[in-house]
Amino acid sequence: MQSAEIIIGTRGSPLALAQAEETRARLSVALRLEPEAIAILPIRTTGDRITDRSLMEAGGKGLFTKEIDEALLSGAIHIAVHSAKDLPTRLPDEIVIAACLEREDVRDAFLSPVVSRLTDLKQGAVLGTSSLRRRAMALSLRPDLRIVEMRGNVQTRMNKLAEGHADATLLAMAGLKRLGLVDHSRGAIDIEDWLPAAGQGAIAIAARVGDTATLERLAAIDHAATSTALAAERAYLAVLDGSCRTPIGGLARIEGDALDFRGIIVRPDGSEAHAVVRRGAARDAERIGAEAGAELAARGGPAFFAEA
Ligand SMILES: NCc1[nH]cc(CCC(=O)O)c1CC(=O)O
Repeated sequence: MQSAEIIIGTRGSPLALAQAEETRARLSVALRLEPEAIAILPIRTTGDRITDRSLMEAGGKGLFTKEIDEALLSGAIHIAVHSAKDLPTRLPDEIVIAACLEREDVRDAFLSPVVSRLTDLKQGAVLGTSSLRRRAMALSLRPDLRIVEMRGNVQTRMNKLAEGHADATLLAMAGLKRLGLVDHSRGAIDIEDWLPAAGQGAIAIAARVGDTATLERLAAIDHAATSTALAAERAYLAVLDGSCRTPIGGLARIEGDALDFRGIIVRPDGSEAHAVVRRGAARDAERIGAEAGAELAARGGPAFFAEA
């Protein structure tokens, strides 16, 4: 570790480590460094320790980044690698997303030992998920489903499904692909029917604002279209997310100079949803995302968010 030129901090889950390895491989090619010159330091976060739901909700997504942020700020690591969708809407002032790797499949995957599609589940079947968004979107399609909590990392949730805790679950295709587990899924759910979480499938790489040497190195591996899409999605989330725990889906897609944004907010019980579609120039990514968020906030009205 002492001899490493660059130290990457990450959570310790198999998916997090796979993402850190991908980042290391990209950096070593772009900077012509031996892979050994780049170390990976797994960091246990408060969120990894807390399994109690209420505590998790009290601290929100920040619990999964707190210790990693501290390591960045203290200089113990140079780079932090995150699943973009797990990043809180606001980062500490001294920390920036400096680069993204090319986005993986953005869609959610359907997993079930009994049927091949969500809509084929039998009346009253049990869907395991702890995601507010997946729960609400599933209930909007199938109000009869029974939802049970399904926590833990990707492998843990797949084990729980195999053990019969639920008839089906939903996971990000991106995680399954990065872990080589895509064969365990029944396939991806179409974007037209089902939006992912903001940031899903993207790996966000953070660094300290003042660490110009690291920022320059990270610029060398940035996938511009992914960073642009993420900027739109995070601007959208920032408008919607501050005050509420509403199930939110959002996806920006870049085609050349154009950006196509889709967003949805859903009541937790699936009984009501508002969707938005916007197109514009990719250079206006943040404005388009923020305007889509503002449109949904206005359409939902205060009552929509208060109940969530
Ligand atoms: N909240 C856990 C989490 N964070 C990122 C991913 C998947 C990988 C990604 O979206 O990039 C997952 C697991 C899942 O939702 O199935």
